[in-house]
Amino acid sequence: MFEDKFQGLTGSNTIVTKPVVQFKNITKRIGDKTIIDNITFDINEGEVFGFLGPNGAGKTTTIRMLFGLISITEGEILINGRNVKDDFETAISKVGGIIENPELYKYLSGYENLKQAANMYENITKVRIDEVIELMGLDKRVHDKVGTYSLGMRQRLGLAQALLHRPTLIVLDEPTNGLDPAGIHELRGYLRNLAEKENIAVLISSHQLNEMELMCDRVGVIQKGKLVTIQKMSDLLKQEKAARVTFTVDNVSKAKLCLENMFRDQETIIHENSVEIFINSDQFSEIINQFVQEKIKVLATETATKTLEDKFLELTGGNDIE
Ligand SMILES: Nc1ncnc2c1ncn2[C@@H]1O[C@H](COP(=O)(O)OP(=O)(O)OP(=O)(O)O)[C@@H](O)[C@H]1O
Repeated sequence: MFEDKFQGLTGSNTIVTKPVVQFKNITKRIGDKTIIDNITFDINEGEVFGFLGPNGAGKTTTIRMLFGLISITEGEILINGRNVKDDFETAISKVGGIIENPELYKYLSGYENLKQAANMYENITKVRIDEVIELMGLDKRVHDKVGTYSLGMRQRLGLAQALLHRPTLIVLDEPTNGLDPAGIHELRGYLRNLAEKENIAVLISSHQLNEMELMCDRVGVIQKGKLVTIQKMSDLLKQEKAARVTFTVDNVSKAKLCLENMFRDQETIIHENSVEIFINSDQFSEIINQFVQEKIKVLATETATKTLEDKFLELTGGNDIE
């Protein structure tokens, strides 16, 4: 694992990330309807990637193509460099996933469920079973019947099953459905742990941006079958600090000039007694200082912060399905 992680180190000390799954110009048409329209993105090892979009955007369809459950109309999906279309068995052999609810036998214990699942593969040792139990924090209740488990525990048992054969990619479709905030928080911890300890790539689909915020390194936003944007979660959160600020001042034209000199790419809007600009909230004091230096009197300020939810609605053009 260690060697793998660093095999991408180049002479110039830059770590080259290794893609585990590559979606290359994927299109899906059913009849004359284009459901997925030319989407391209990679997910790297050790990364939790969020596939985010409103209901009907095309998340499940994309995942179903990845699992070979439906055909790909155009483009290709590579898993560890193997093409899902013509090398399916090898490509899929290193993928674990939960598409709907995990399949579990309620009247058996967690451990017995894991043993059943292990029988579907060759060479899964008791040591590996114990490892996945520990990874998913199931030690204390693993010998209790699954019927007595909370939804969060059932999710974790499902994940433990999916991990038995040491996949390099784990795919979870709407894993937080029905979980309470504490359950989501817990799941997040386990997924992060997985990405970091086992260097696994994790693909999570969701229509809940706030849940993605807690779990993902990057998000790809899909809307009506098109990939609208891919962003690092940290960048998206930075933008959350962006705010539209209105300064009521004694000299509007001087204030406008001052703002235009400070932020050349940013449009300044003038009102009768005020100027308005879109900035990062941490630039606020910089502006006040500049106004003071230029002897512009600030009589009042008003800030409208953009929330992450606003950002999502802006990216997807609202939650409407066609
Ligand atoms: N077999 C099919 N025939 C026709 N249209 C389909 C078919 N399967 C899916 N669609 C349409 O494709 C679009 C994408 O559906 P998909 O289930 O992939 O969306 P989703 O993002 O997973 O949404 P949700 O969050 O509701 O599961 C929807 O408009 C859906 O009606």
